[in-house]
Amino acid sequence: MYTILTINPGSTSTKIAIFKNENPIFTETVRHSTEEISKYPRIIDQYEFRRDAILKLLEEKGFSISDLDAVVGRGGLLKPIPSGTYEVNDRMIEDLRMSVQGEHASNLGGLIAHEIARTLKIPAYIVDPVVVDELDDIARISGMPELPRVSIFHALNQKAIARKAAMDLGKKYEDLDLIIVHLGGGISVGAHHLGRVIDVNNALNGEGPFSPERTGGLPVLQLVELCYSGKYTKQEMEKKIVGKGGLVAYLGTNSAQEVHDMVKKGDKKAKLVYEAMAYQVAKEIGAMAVVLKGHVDAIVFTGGIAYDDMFLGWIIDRVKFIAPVMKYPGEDEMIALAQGGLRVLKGEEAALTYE
Ligand SMILES: Nc1ncnc2c1ncn2[C@@H]1O[C@H](COP(=O)(O)OP(=O)(O)OP(=O)(O)O)[C@@H](O)[C@H]1O
Ligand SMILES: CCCC(=O)O
Repeated sequence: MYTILTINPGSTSTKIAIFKNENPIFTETVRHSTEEISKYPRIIDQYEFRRDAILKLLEEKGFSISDLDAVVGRGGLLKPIPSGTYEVNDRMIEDLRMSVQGEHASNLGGLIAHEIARTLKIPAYIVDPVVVDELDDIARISGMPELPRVSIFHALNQKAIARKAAMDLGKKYEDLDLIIVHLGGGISVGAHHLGRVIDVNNALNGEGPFSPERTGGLPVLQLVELCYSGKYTKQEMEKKIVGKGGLVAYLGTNSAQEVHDMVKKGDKKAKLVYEAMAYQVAKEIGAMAVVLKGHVDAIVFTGGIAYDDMFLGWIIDRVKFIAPVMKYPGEDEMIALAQGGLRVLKGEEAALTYE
């Protein structure tokens, strides 16, 4: 029996869980408000704050970390790599610290896992980081050769939910064409063709729908004008696109739940903006249906906002002609992390090496 600590830093929360093999014996989500997070200029600056929150919580709940056999973190913005479980190594630590592909909360997953594991002399792993890259070559062409499209999305949850949906459909993931829609602090819409994510909006760098904290795609020349207007520094512009974009920019909160309540209380602006987010998600689903040449076995919704039936209703109204809809609100990332670590601990799979 293996005891595994899983750590999943998201843009608006840190989720942790302890598993005995595949059985969760403790799970908790620490939510981070916009005010709390915006104190830190860079995500790497949240390292101590999130690590201490995890250790404090485990102590409060009476868990002794000395019982652990491994720590598994959600992987971050590394170089593009194939799907799988990776042992955290020095090269990875360096790339995570240097934000080699940019800033993302999950950069902290590998770093915090490594630190806790190091003190206990046990292994630290990451599984299916956000840079899992299975794009078809045609999807990499952006229109500007210097700026190829890059695969950055909720790979861990999209893969886990796709497999779950396949099981519920009584088929193998590798035999299906699915559109997986992750609705979290960031939003990604992936075209899964026979087990590979052949196209997906880059959910971090300003592609696809806007989300609670991100702008998604923007009018490009207007953006260039704003960058050169002298009003903002580079760092401020980056923050306006990732962190302070989307619902935060229009409505001052990263909580779709709060926005839902504003709409229910009759706030017209909140309704227009929230419905526009659903409209943009629906457009992205349409685009991925075209990627799959109209052959779509199911459209599958997941992530925190998938709990909101009003929001899903707006999307489904526009996309129900494409394929049947399945809903898996929340995420399966914690069990996916534990299973990834467990496969290696049990010797069913060798840990991959990050180079
Ligand atoms: N019942 C609900 N109704 C509406 N929105 C909800 C509900 N429950 C959670 N949410 C929203 O889901 C969003 C967070 O989703 P999630 O927890 O999947 O994101 P995250 O893990 O922080 O970030 P990411 O998924 O991008 O890594 C928040 O905006 C939150 O308000
Ligand atoms: C970009 C992948 C993960 C996220 O949006 O938080």
